[in-house]
Amino acid sequence: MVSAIVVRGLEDAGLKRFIPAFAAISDQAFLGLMMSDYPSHGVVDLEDKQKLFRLIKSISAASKASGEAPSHPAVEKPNALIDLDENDGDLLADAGVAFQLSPLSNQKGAAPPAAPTNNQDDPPKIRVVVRKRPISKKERERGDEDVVDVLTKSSTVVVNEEKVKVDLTKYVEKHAFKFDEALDEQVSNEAVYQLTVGPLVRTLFRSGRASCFAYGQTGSGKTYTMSPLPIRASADIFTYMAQQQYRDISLCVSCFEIYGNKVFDLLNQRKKLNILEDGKRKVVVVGLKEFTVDDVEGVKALIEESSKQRSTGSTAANSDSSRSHSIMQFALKRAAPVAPGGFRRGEEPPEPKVVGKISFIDLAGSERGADTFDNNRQTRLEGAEINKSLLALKECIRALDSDARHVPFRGSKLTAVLRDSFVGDQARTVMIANISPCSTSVEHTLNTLRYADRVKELRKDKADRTPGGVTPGDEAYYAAVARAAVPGPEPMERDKDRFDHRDRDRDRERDRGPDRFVSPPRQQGFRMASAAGAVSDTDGAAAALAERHDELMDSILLEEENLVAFHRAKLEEDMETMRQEMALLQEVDKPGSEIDHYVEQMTALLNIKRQGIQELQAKLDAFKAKLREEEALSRTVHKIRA
Ligand SMILES: Nc1ncnc2c1ncn2[C@@H]1O[C@H](COP(=O)(O)OP(=O)(O)OP(=O)(O)O)[C@@H](O)[C@H]1O
Repeated sequence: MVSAIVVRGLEDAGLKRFIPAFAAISDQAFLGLMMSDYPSHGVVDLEDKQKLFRLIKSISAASKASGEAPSHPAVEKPNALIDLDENDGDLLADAGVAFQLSPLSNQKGAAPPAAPTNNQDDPPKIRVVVRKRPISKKERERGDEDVVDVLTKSSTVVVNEEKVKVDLTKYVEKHAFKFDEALDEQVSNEAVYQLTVGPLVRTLFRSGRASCFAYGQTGSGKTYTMSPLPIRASADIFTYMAQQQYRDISLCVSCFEIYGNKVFDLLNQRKKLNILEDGKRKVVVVGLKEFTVDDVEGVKALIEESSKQRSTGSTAANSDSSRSHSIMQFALKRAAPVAPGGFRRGEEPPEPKVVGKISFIDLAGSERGADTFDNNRQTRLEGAEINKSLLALKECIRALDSDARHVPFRGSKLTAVLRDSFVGDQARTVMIANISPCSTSVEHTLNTLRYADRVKELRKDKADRTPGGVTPGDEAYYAAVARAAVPGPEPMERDKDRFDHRDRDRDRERDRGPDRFVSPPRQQGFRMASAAGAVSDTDGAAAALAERHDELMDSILLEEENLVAFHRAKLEEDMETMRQEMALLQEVDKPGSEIDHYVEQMTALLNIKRQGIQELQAKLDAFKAKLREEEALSRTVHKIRA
């Protein structure tokens, strides 16, 4: 029979009604229960399962800490905030033992290394991997050709772009790029895992933060690549967690989507979430729902649920999953051990500590960032936000790689919520750039490769960038072509510690050039201009207007948020004014009330209301003027470029 401590724990966790169901089992059996066992004890509701899971973990932690029989457990706190900054344990250091990962099949043949006991075997801070998807039957049938060669041995991707000379003869221009890994269409998802997220799982157990991004145009294979990764990672995580010393660790899963500049919970009916920064400049996602899981099936179920909720959103007007970033987060939490003797009834249980965190990010289609001129306003605004977030993301990763003191995570909502993935010595990032093989997608493929190349440009280890014996056709040649294809200052010349605004501005300038997420006509315009060695008046005017348009979009996105926040605050003020009016009415109805007082008070309240309306109207008018200006600018740029 379970002990009195367990019974009290069940009571405090709001699970009193299940006490009879556990009466017949021992404490040991109770602590060994898996989530799949819960239904046989009558615990079927998801919330109850979560409570029971937390309770078992807490009792295990408490008894482990005291080395005795179970002491009083901690209970779940409803609506807890995600603490994006808390991360101060070191699980492997605590354990002092090396762990074997689960046996894995690896297409490249390399066995997964055992978990390290010191920091020397840590994966690099940034890894950039390119994956080419196969050409489909449909694409072949409509005349598309595979124009991308992947040289896996030298991790080089070569894009064969067909071009036409002035005399109308055709020729092929080769663009080559070298990355940490270049994966062709034969590479399995398991191999992708081993080369990307697998090593990050160990980082996670070293109280690290990690993130894995899938970048690329719509249809390039981002979701195909990204969706198996959390499932596969969870299998390794549970292998670690099965170790005795990790019995007090639990895996918490959350999933949300950033659409435009709004954040939605993908595990809670797409509820809109607010992002707040507290007094200590910590970013918190308020009200994000988290689920504790204890097996791979649980993770799969949550992934299914989140993709269902994501696609439900896609059927709404103007909504499209390729225009949103979806983020799945795994947080490893250690239940806070309770002092022997437990804590008093009614006392706040200590919060579990976040000791490791990994984010899986399926980014919006990169070409969506170019939806800025020839679409309706909503699409233009969404495009501008995507553009802004992808640029900000690149800046953050580059800052991380160069050990910069300033990481510009405030540049967008995406980077703001991922802030904790970018800071600290233990932060590790993998970017998987997905590309299509098709001739019709060459522009987008080149944009993706240029973006990925910029991400790793500041890498300290520049060995792979040294020109070797360059002969056309060999791999060093391709690497040299790749370098030549990327204009700009030599990476080594940059001062690594000074990623300041000048750096960012210079990057922005370059991003306005051919590598920006531009639609083909616009890019062509730039190309022709630079090939001629000078920018024509028309191109110059279009570029100046496009710049003004960018600024305007930035300020519209910011002001939209401010306007809505102001409106909300005014509404609360109105409600307070209404309460005072009601009180006044009650007062004036009483026998012997002073009408002068009523008149005076009502005049003051009406003034407050009038002032509020005027302020809101002024803000609305200013916002409307910006929208009108943006509309006109966007039409003008579109016409000039057409
Ligand atoms: N490596 C691959 N092997 C086989 N099929 C693939 C591979 N990558 C992608 N595909 C297939 O290509 C199609 C497009 O892939 P996917 O939906 O993952 O693209 P996406 O970039 O996520 O697009 P979206 O932005 O619209 O979500 C899918 O049918 C997918 O099954």
